[in-house]
Amino acid sequence: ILLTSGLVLYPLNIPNYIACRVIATFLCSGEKEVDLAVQSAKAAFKIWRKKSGMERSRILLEAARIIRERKDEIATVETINNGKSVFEARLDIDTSWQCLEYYAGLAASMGGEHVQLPGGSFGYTRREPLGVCVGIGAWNYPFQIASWKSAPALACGNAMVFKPSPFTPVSTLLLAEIYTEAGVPPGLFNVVQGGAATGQFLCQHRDVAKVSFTGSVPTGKKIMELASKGVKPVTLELGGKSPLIIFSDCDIENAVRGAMMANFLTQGEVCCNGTRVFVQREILDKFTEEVVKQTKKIKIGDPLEEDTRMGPLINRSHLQHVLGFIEQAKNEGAKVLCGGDLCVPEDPKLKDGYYMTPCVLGNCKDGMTCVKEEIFGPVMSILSFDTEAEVLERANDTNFGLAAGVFTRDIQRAHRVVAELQAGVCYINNYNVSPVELPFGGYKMSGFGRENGRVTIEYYSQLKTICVEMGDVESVF
Ligand SMILES: NC(=O)C1=CN([C@@H]2O[C@H](COP(=O)(O)OP(=O)(O)OC[C@H]3O[C@@H](n4cnc5c(N)ncnc54)[C@H](O)[C@@H]3O)[C@@H](O)[C@H]2O)C=CC1
Ligand SMILES: NCCCC(=O)O
Repeated sequence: ILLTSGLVLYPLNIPNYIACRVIATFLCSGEKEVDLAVQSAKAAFKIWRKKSGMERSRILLEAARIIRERKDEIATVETINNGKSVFEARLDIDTSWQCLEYYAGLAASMGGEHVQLPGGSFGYTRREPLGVCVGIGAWNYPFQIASWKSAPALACGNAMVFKPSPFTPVSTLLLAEIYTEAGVPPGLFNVVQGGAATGQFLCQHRDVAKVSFTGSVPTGKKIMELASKGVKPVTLELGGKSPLIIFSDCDIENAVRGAMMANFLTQGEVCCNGTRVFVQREILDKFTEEVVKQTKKIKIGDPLEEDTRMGPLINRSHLQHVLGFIEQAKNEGAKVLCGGDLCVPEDPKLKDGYYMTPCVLGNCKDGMTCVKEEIFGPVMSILSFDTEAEVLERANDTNFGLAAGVFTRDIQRAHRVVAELQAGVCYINNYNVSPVELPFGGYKMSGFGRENGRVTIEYYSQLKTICVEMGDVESVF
């Protein structure tokens, strides 16, 4: 299945169901391979940067069309790659081709401005690409992350070398294959495989102009430090511990659905999840009862089956890490209202899978570890509150600032509350929808820079100012 626009190493034997077994073996790219990938991207950049926006747009639209056409196949590979349900993987593939279409639409209208100066002189600006950009991805949305980074990068005239997480190396190769088929110059979108060392080689490379990273806060700090040595701009999409505030005047059915969306997509392994669910005391019991009822109904199993809604976690150590948080929560006084256990599906082929039952924790308090730290698993913590002022202060009392949500029927309160929330992405009466037209990114330690939306053009381009003299030079000497 693999044919790419640049340098890759080939996986072996992809099976057609999910079990705990090796699905692909890769060699990690070392310094030499990283250099080859960057050099081939650099050569492609020389061709690509000269193309008009319309020409780039046409190729991106063709790539979007191919992704749409191959959606089911890519979603199946993503499910095998990551473990998320195929139902959800298809939604990821949708936001991927939509992202390419969106930036194809912007490519042709990118430009600078003309400014009149005294005496007939004038100036103008050109919006120019940066060069070879690096994308480094996390394992939770492999194909989507690669698309969200490469689409704006390529639309602006850049080349990209992308490194997926070593836990999910496969699906990004399909994106490279599709870009090639759509007509990008060979090497424009290169994939290298590997872990931290490969990532470091990329960030340090002298011919790399920018790094866009999605992953954890500790790695984000290291990448920022490496990039700073070459004064390279970075985009950091990091972790979160986002609040979801449910006021008693909300539509409770929608609020319950919102809380489920905020916590259990992709086995809870989502950076913007609203895992601190603050519920106004008057509706705490009713809300909790309904959330627990819905959580117990989530179908866990083979993620390739159409009705499965929760697959296995990414790997054994992460599963143990998540279960460890639940143990600690119990020790600190939280009450497990449902789930939180290892789960062995009945299907014998799944018996070694990294499954757990989705968990709702009640009686949570602000100081508990489960409320303070990112768990990155299917664990919802419910907290009660009384007043708007109180909940705002508690919601903002975190070093993270990726997302936040509010459910209320009071439109004035909704806008007043989101204006005070310290988060880059806020939802009113919904959660975890990702329209590509809207910017996505964090405040505080959740990172900076944005993906999606018009603004991302600014993160993948630079402005050149040209000052044109129409008269004589008036020298001060
Ligand atoms: N804000 C956002 O959009 C998202 C944030 N995340 C965050 O990512 C974390 C989970 O993802 P992980 O893959 O475990 O994160 P991670 O930080 O361990 O790894 C992310 C990527 O960085 C690479 N890497 C690791 N060390 C590196 C180094 N020293 N230099 C260069 N590259 C290096 C890894 O190989 C991987 O490709 C969670 O904290 C989550 O919140 C995940 C998805 C989206
Ligand atoms: N679809 C939202 C992406 C969030 C994440 O990458 O974790």
